[in-house]
Amino acid sequence: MKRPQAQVAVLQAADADDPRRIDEVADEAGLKPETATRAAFELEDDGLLSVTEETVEHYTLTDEGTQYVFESLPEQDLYEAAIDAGADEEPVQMGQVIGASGLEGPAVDIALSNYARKGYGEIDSGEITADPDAKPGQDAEMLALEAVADDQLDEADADALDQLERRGLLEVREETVRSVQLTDEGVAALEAGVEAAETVDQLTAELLTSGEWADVEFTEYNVEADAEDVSHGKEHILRQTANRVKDTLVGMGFQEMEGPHVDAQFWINDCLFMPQDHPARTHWDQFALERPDEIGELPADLVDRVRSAHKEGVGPDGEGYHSPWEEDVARGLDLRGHTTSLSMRHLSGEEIGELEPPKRFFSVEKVYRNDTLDPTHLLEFFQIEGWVMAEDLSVRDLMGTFTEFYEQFGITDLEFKPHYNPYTEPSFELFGTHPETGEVVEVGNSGIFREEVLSPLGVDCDVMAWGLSLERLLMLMYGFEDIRDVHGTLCDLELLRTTEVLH
Ligand SMILES: N[C@@H](Cc1ccccc1)C(=O)O
Repeated sequence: MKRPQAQVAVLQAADADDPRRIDEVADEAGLKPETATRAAFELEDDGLLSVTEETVEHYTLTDEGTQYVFESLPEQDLYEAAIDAGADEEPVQMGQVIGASGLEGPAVDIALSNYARKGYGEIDSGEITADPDAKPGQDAEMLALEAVADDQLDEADADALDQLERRGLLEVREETVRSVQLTDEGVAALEAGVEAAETVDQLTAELLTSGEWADVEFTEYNVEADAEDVSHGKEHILRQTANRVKDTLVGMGFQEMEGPHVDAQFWINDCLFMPQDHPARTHWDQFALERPDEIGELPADLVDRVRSAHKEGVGPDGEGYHSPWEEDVARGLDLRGHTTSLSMRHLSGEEIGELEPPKRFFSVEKVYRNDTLDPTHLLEFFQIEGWVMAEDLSVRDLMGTFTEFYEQFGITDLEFKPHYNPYTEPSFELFGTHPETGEVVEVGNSGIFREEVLSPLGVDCDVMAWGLSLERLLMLMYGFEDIRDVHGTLCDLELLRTTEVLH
């Protein structure tokens, strides 16, 4: 019988009595592991070979785990100090024992939580006792750590290994190991004699130019064969979602706005009827530019109208803020803290000329805020800005637009909460439910621009507007719990490589 060469080599290397690991067989047959695996599956299909799979776990110690193997577990140190202090006879002040143990920083908490869990003693109202019968010298987790370090896995206790993984002292990697064994049919085939057929598994330039490709026999594809993982470059999931958001909004009839990342406070704050002494305008919240420190041009008429809105208010019953308004402050340059600056530029006619209702505009652009970093905050994020200009708009229009927009991303449980913005009335915050934690997460802010904003801009119909967070949308879509895993310097490359992208 004639068979492709790789199959013949695998058949000859395989054994009838015992399973052999495919990587050994490949080695002996002089084949790449993936070629041998492919050949093995083909032989299995033809009944000549059986392929079995098992999952093998590989354990490696983390840096912290390695440190404990050389030293000791923090709870062992604590126990030793507790015994030295006489805590096996009567409760001792915890501070005293911790001081004597030499434990510092996070090791203290680690020691305390494991101490109690392992029954080394009790910790109560600042006092510690030690159980004289505890045997920290035979700590199952320490023994398991040592077993892993010495590569003596069969001596390690399974529960202790689990616990070490949970404590972050150990990492477990699973590998699928395949083994092959000749079937009776395989043995018979070998006895009857198998010869290597000249099959070709790669179409080369030579085959094509010589015309030989027409005569050779090609190896069949096996799409189930193992192949090496290749992590190739691809579009970042946040960028992919940003593009999807843009497509969705264009599909809903919106046009895209563009504009500067660094802008005058005038466009970022003053046009929005944010008083110059508003707390959000301080350096605690936004980043200011030192050089250059002010914008070259501002439209003089608009500056006058905005000043007047701030000082005297708008309309016969209007009330301004009665607080100082300085053009110098308005000229100051900041990294925009929201893209509502783009909405102001567009609505004023400054960016693309006067607009007639109805109009819909959006942007999906970066904004910058001096926030404290945490799982839901970065110093910069993408805002999905948008507004609709029309004769008569109501809160229903606003809610309807959000419902329609978020539905396209599978989010159907939006909640609205009344809110306050200096520039919109009424205003609403939007919330969604995190699919993993069940927590209610704020996803955006919105409202209907008030007269004090629209009148200076020269807009005399209604405008409803919003700023939504692209990152929060992503968290709800994918269940990400920490935005720092997704972008920024701490991002989790493995997560980004393996997340299945939604379309
Ligand atoms: N600028 C607001 C969002 C918003 C835009 C327009 C109107 C209302 C709210 C924010 O960043 O939170």
